[in-house]
Amino acid sequence: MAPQKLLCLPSLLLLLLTRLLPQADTRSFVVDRDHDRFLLDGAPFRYVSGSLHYFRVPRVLWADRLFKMRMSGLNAVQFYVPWNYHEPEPGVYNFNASRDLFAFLKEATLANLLVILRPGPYICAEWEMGGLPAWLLRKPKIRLRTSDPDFLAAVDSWFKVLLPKIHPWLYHNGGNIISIQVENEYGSYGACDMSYMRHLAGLFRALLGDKILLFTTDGPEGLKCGSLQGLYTTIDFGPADNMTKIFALLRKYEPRGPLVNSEYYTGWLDYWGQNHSTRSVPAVTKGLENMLKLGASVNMYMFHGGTNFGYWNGADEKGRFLPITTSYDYDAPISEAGDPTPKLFAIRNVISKFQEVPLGPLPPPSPKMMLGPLSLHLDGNLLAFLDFLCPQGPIHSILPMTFEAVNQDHGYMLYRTYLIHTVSEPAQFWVPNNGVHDRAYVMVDGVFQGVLERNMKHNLFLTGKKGAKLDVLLENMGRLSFGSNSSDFKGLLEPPILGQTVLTQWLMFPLKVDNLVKWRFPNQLLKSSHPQTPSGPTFYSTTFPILDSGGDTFLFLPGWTKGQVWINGFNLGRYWTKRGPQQTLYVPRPLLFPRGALNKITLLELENVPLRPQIQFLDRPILNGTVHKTHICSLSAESASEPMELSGH
Ligand SMILES: CCCCNC(=S)N1C[C@H](O)[C@@H](O)[C@@H](O)[C@H]1CO
Repeated sequence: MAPQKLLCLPSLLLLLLTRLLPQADTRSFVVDRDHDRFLLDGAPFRYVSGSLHYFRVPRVLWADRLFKMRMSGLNAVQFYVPWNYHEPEPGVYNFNASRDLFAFLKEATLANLLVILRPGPYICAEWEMGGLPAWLLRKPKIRLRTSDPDFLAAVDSWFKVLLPKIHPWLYHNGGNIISIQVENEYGSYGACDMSYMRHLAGLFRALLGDKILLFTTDGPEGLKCGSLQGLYTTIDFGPADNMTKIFALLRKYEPRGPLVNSEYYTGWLDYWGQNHSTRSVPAVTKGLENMLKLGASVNMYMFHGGTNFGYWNGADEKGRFLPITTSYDYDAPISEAGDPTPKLFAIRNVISKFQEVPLGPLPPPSPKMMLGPLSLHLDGNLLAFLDFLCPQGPIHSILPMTFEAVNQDHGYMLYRTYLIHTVSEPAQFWVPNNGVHDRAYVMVDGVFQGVLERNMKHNLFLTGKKGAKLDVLLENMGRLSFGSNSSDFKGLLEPPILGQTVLTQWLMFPLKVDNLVKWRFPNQLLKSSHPQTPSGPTFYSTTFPILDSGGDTFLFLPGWTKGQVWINGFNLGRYWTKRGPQQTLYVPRPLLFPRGALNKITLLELENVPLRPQIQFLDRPILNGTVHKTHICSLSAESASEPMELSGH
């Protein structure tokens, strides 16, 4: 065929295709109020979706998890966008590597999954400060999640960066985002500031146009203050809730249109010191089937939970401060290690009664690896590395300053003062108004004295000579992600009291522990420090090769108390073996170097190490270990009232 004939063929083909394939200008996702359903490109559509948080999964594993979700019969994936994950400092943005939201959107497209996006600005999610950046609290009087001008200015600045990037990904623009949530369960917050919600709705419309479906999500008790005219109202509830009653309540806000449960709980979150949470397969599948029979669109929260790596876990306030565990397994259909569970197959079976599920098997569980026991060597007490941990030197203040006041968002800060007179008889050391946020490891002249803990442990008894160094290492256990209208400042919120003396003249050392571990691996500093007796905050480390091709594994720290772990410089998260219920930390195989290379593991043990400082890697997780029930002490340090046993979850 002559070249010019050849040339015209593709254009003919193209012309034909453009007639067949939906084009950006004919792509649509709308609410059909006449028939109580969604329409996708004009055809009736119901989404069966699952939540997966890209910020809890290493990027290299995104495709695997999304593929498994598609093979489970889902046609959509729902996820939040944590503001604090992408704007670490005001005006500084990070969309790289495992924070590349747009790479995740592309992976969802490749997995043939539509997207339900929830950019907040507040997201809850058991995530640090519910996704809000801690630097907002550098204005201590800011009123979060309200029309406070300082808060709105920061929100506007963030969304003016994020939402224009989202715009091309909207379904009618050729992307895969079919709907976008405004705020998150605002009705549960209590501020009920409708000018704030109207501001957000206006901002989303201005930056995303008028075609995209905007919606809200609230629990049954939150619909009044969480819903807003012009935003489609959806609800969330779990298997044990009364679906008929709750959907009837929803109909008061959305008399017509599809019923939507935006968070159908397939499991639940875990707190340190509380029993491991599960939801039974029959309960989850029964509720799902009942909703699908009604024609409702459902998003299962979580379908894959993942992990709170680093310092990213949040906390709840239910009578007291309850930090979320490092594992966000959530007893979800896909386990933290990415393995299909019986719950997944049961859900897939239910979905198959209502719509096509992809043929073919789910991938088998990933290979798992056991290693060890491995002995760790002592690198030195944390105080031995102070120059490297705080190279810029301490900040001096008469009264202690918060993490936020010294621009330290996460992790640890050392507070130091000197005794102005000798304390020869044990004197009570405490911080008024429950002012330890959240755990304090106390040392006198480098000797570990014990721990103070928010809500839990309010006093210690100390002695010391005049001029002795009193060091208080403060651990930020993660800011409240739910349950409080007040800002969760971290650090020593009040000057501590020793005996009858209010301690003043403090040095604050914001600690860059991750930098030390990453760049000046502690055991390279041994020459410059002589490990003292291993008590209190202390670094341990070792190196190890993996055997053959290796696999996912679960770090087990028998006999260790509480601390932080890094593998090859990656902050794996917190461990709290003594308190439980989580006893192992998930170690994804991609974090480990292949056979022949040496891997490095570093622990910062905050309290006490086992007689034999060993660790193991198991081939299975332990998430429901014995819980060392945490007792709640009276708030006033003086009274020694009998602690109350905390009820289970
Ligand atoms: C103990 C209640 C914690 C509040 N959170 C609730 S109800 N949830 C709703 C919230 O929207 C979601 O982000 C998650 O936080 C989920 C619990 O996993």
